[in-house]
Amino acid sequence: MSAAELPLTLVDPIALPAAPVLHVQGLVKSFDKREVLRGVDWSVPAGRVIGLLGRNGAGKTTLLRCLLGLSPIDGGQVQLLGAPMTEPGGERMHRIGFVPQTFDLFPWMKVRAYLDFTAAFYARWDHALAARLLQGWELDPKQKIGQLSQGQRQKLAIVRAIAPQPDLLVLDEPVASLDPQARRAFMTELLELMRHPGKTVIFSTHITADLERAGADIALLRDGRIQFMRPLAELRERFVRAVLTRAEGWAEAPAMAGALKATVAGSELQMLLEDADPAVLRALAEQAGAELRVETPTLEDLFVELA
Ligand SMILES: Nc1ncnc2c1ncn2[C@@H]1O[C@H](COP(=O)(O)OP(=O)(O)OP(=O)(O)O)[C@@H](O)[C@H]1O
Repeated sequence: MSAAELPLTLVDPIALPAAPVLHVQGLVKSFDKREVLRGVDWSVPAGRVIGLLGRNGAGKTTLLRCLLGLSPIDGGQVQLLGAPMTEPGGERMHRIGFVPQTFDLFPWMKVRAYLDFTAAFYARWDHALAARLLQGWELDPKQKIGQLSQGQRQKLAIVRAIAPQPDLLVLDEPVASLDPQARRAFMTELLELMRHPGKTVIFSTHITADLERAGADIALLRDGRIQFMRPLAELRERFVRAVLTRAEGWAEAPAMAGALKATVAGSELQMLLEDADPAVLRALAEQAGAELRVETPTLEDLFVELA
């Protein structure tokens, strides 16, 4: 079964309590008549870390930019912090931090001058935090932005987004250029920020280990829609991989309720199952004369299978 044929049980843009931080309905966005977002429905409650997953080109950057009003939308509605995104909202925008995928603003400005300039726009700018991060991440305040490496620019973009103490922090692949130490330090800062009640973080990434570390809720963007958003622990509970082995191999995968994907390799049949009944699985193995092994897939495994 291909990913595009996944059963409808997974197509579950979840409904959440009133007044979410972000509420999206029927968001449509095309480039040159090619629909990238095909009616995104998505609600994000306050106080969560959300990992936005999707394959290259799935539309993660496009979605994040549309949500923040940085890219015009072709249809649908976006409510951000309780008001339509299209409404002017200077104060509201102060409560949002954004780390874009690429950061090439003000190459002639020095790091310190850039941060001082930016701080002036924010009532809640945390100077001590900015200074600590600059020092901890070894950013030279006197260096020009244009002379920073890609990773250093990403660090600066993160400092710039976190220092105003945003209520909603949106990050588009924030760790792509960071070395492992910086990635860890970044995740620590993120979790620190989340200790304050009501803060929400949405970040797109391909590094599933970071999402596991943050105990994030996982939102999967595929085929132009959010297919589901679930806490990681729930994903772990609900999905299993059953491996059935028998000497004569498998002509085809047997039918099984909850099977999302089946792969045959020699004597082994691997099935990714949602809400599998262990008794039914054991009966299937017995009937087929196969040995049964049940594994918990990692988030990366799940992503590879579902995205
Ligand atoms: N300005 C643009 N003009 C035309 N097409 C665009 C533009 N921006 C994005 N696209 C297309 O929209 C699709 C989604 O791109 P997007 O960058 O949102 O994907 P993504 O999920 O962030 O990918 P990645 O994981 O590789 O960063 C791609 O097919 C891309 O070519």
